[in-house]
Amino acid sequence: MRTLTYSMTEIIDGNRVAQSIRDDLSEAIDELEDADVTPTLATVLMSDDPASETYVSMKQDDCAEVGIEAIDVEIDPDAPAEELFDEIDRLNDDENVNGILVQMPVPDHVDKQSVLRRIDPAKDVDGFHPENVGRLVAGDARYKPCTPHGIQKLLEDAGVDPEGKDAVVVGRSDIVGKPMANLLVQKAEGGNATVTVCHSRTDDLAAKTREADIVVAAAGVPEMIDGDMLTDGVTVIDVGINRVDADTEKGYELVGDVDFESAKEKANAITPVPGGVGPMTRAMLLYNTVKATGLQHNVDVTLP
Ligand SMILES: Nc1nc2c(c(=O)[nH]1)N[C@@H](CN(C=O)c1ccc(C(=O)N[C@@H](CCC(=O)O)C(=O)O)cc1)CN2
Repeated sequence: MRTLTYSMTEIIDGNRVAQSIRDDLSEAIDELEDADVTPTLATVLMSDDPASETYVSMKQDDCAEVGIEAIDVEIDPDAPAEELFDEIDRLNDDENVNGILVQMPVPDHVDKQSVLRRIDPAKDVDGFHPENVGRLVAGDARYKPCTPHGIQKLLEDAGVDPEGKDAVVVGRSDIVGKPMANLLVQKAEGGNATVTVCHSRTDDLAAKTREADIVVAAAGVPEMIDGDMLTDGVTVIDVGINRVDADTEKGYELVGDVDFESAKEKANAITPVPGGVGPMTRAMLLYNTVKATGLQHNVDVTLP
């Protein structure tokens, strides 16, 4: 059941949509089990950042829930980069491993591009390897990056078709902004929008966001977009998950890139933080892992 506020703004419930994706993946996982294959994801964490540790632990729990085998690899953040590369090589060579995810960000002394290039593109369930990025841009995606793919699913669930709409993506990261813009502009279902990508050097951001039918906020700046920057009836997707100090049990609270209360007054639909995009990022990782397993074993799996 969708939640509606008094002003009829739809609060898009990412936890509900993610749960339905996890439930719907069971058919594909059964098909793989019938072929004697258990999908297996290796998560690699080279960080002691508490948020990264939380995300990896949640990913492991999600795998357990749906019947994906999870391998948990942890590397000392102070270790030389070679240790991470050797681990990736070992996972690439392991026939039982279908998907490899290196949690980002990696430490400063590790070159991120070298990490992404090292992962076997067939096992790159994040979709960050240049081969997979190229395929996405060419309109022949193998693994869509999890956050933008999850956002496409949220828009679909909310009945928002980007076709013909003006979409503004705020942020140009490799993980969210760039692939999101690409997916929204693609000549394909969930795309066909007119897309503007804004970033830290954009002149008069508010003028751009006010023109938008869909705003995807992925700049990593707490509450940088408020209701004054939006037009009535806009759909707002908030990708920001910022930990800000607060007088709570954990000592922080999670805040999006959007000022939820003022933006809700303008929006026809909006994602909350937490409980919006985050759970979808994790659900689409499971999706990509199941897809990877099917491709590697020539099993034609039924994906949601
Ligand atoms: N290798 C990758 N690294 C990172 C990715 C990625 O897609 N692949 N994305 C982000 C972070 N991220 C995934 O790892 C991620 C962020 C948030 C959530 C999530 O479930 N958030 C919850 C709140 C969780 C909490 O209590 O802190 C929510 O929004 O409801 C999952 C995954 C950077 N790195």
